[in-house]
Amino acid sequence: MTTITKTKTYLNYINGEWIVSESGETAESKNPANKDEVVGLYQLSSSKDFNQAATSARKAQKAWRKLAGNVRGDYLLKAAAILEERIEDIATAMTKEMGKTFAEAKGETARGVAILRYYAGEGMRPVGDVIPSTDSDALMFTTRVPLGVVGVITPWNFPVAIPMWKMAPALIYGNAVVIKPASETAITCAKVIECLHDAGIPAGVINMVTGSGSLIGTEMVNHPEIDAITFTGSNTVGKQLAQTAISRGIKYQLEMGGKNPVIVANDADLDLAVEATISGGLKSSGQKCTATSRVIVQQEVYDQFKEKLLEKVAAITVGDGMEEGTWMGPSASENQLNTVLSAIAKGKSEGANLLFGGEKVEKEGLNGYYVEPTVFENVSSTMTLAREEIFGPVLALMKVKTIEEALELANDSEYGLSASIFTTKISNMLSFINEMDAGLVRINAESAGVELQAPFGGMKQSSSHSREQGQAAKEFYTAIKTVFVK
Ligand SMILES: NC(=O)C1=CN([C@@H]2O[C@H](COP(=O)(O)OP(=O)(O)OC[C@H]3O[C@@H](n4cnc5c(N)ncnc54)[C@H](O)[C@@H]3O)[C@@H](O)[C@H]2O)C=CC1
Ligand SMILES: O=C(O)CCC(=O)C(=O)O
Repeated sequence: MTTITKTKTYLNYINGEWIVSESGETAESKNPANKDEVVGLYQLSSSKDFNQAATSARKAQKAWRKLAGNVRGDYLLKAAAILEERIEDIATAMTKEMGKTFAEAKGETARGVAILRYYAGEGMRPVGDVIPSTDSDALMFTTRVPLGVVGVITPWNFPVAIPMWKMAPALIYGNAVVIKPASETAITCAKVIECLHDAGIPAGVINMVTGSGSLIGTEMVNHPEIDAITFTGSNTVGKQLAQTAISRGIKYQLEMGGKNPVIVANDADLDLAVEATISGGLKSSGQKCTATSRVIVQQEVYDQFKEKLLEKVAAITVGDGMEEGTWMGPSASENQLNTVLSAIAKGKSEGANLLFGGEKVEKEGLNGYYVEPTVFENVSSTMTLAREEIFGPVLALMKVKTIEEALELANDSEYGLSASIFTTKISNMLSFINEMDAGLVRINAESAGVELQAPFGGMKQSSSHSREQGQAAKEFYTAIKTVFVK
């Protein structure tokens, strides 16, 4: 018997309704673990679709901002409960669209639930201060007001957590949202939006328009109904968006690349350092902006560390993230695979020494964009391997004599997102905390792994110097108003 399965078509979400794009065009979201599998179809939207979404958001925001914070919070709590019920389904969509393992996808979806709950509580927390006035008959205080309509542009590498850590604070502080998710994970995003819809959030408060980044993203940042833009993705696109946002005088926030170092000091617990380097560098196939990519090791422990690292890397199982026993899935797309392979080729041609991996994984039964976990040594700070974000499972080992040298090398990057050190010496820890130019510094812990209740963002070229998540989100999604009453 032949089974015919119809590919599901996912729609835009505008003004509380699921609607087809007026372009009449769709595109396929494909499984990077299996090139022949179409996960679903999403809308290739037009400017008209976007305009409809932005206009609906503007209208809906007027009533949404007037609701008491706890009422907005109740909607987020309902959405959290629904998302929690659907963890398996949403995590399956995530793994199938971008390749991370099912366990990681479930963990990320659970993080989405926690983010919604955290920001639901924000609806009842203080937003301002009373400031003594020089006029003894007056009362002076600050309050906060929403920005209006926030445009949200998200990448494919955290298709639940990133949309959630942008949308949940936007919503709780009284903004309406139009989101344009990455095309690679448009279906996962549609499933997340379904949870918000089923929680009864009023029509128009959230809108989702899928399609080309250059078309919809450009439309978004230029649209008069968009009051602020929050973006996570590549530096090139982030900086383009920022220029338009500045010229329009709207608020913007960018989270971009990283070239994150781990320093392994000669007094480190080497087993712990190896575990964390592998987890931080290779989980999700290295496709995290917080992924460890430069491994800076003191010479006394270099050989021992290298031996332990290579032994563990050799044991990594690469395969379909839906299969039990897979530790590392494919790259998210053919483009991403090619970027990784070209970085590896550059590494070889620039004279780095390939210790492990470096090739596509061609195994019977695998039909996706798989690349081996890869380790280089003799990487100098001028090589591309040490300078450019690869977004792949590639580690570059660098040997140093002293901690001072390690810190200098760690800081020799245009990026400054996250960094970690493995050491048992307090003086090393303190030097690292004080001197490392990164927004997130982690001691005896991997470079990746962001906690939703703490500020997250980078220094240098890694961000627009703003912070997301935790209480920091309030700074972006609201404007302060100083009130003087007499
Ligand atoms: N910081 C991070 O977490 C991320 C970093 N990246 C970096 O970027 C590289 C390329 O990945 P891509 O997916 O191509 O990133 P990208 O920056 O092109 O895509 C991110 C988002 O921006 C949208 N976009 C694309 N062009 C746009 C434009 N002209 N105007 C407005 N929005 C636009 C995309 O549709 C997507 O929603 C990766 O290899 C990695 O190095 C990518 C994704 C996430
Ligand atoms: O490390 C994490 O948990 C978050 C990483 C992240 O924000 C990103 O890759 O875009």
